[in-house]
Amino acid sequence: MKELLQVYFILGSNNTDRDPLIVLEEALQGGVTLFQFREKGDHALQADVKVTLAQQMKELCHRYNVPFIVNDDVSLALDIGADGVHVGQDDMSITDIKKRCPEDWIVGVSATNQSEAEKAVADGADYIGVGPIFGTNTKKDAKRPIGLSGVKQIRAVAPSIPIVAIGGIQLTDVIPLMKVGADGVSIISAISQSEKPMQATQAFARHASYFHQGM
Ligand SMILES: Cc1ncsc1CCOP(=O)(O)O
Ligand SMILES: C=C1C=NC(C)=NC1=N
Repeated sequence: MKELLQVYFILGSNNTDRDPLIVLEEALQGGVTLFQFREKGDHALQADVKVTLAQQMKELCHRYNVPFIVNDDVSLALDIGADGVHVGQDDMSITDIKKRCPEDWIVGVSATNQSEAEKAVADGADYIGVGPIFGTNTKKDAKRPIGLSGVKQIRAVAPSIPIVAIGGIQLTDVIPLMKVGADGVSIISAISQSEKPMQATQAFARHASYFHQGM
């Protein structure tokens, strides 16, 4: 699981002005290790348009042997045969999800402090998305940034669970984040708003794998 978290790209149709399927394919060509479909916020797609895009993105990910995760919408994830879900603290509980979903599903949860991280471990989450690390405009209701020290504190109480850092992350943040305990980084705008998503992803992949070689 930890190696899957190295370059965890997240995209929804409102994170780019381009065709999201083209942006996704360019990022996949650049070496995305895990993908999450997150259709939220202004102008988010609904109903069957959202389902169709999700299905197309899933097929694209599977062509590149990358697992496809759905944010929040557990029934959509079940309906289209996703590889897992990512839920927030106030979404459906991990235990309920684990009861309803395939045994091999990846179930991730957000954590912004030590107690949320401890709860996620106790509930059996497969990974935790820790942040927001830095300020971000991508998520309207993002909480106060926790910085590198926030990751360090969470790693201190959750020594073995896979951790992906998220929130305002740029290329130069990768190695410092991995040094304080993150297993990878989750990115939206640094890739989705890039003029060259493939090259941007390649750079993230190089930094993340460089750290692993260095270990
Ligand atoms: C979904 C989410 N959760 C915490 S911050 C965030 C948005 C991250 O987007 P970006 O990488 O563009 O800052
Ligand atoms: C809020 C989030 C936190 N972490 C991850 C990986 N995805 C999210 N949607």
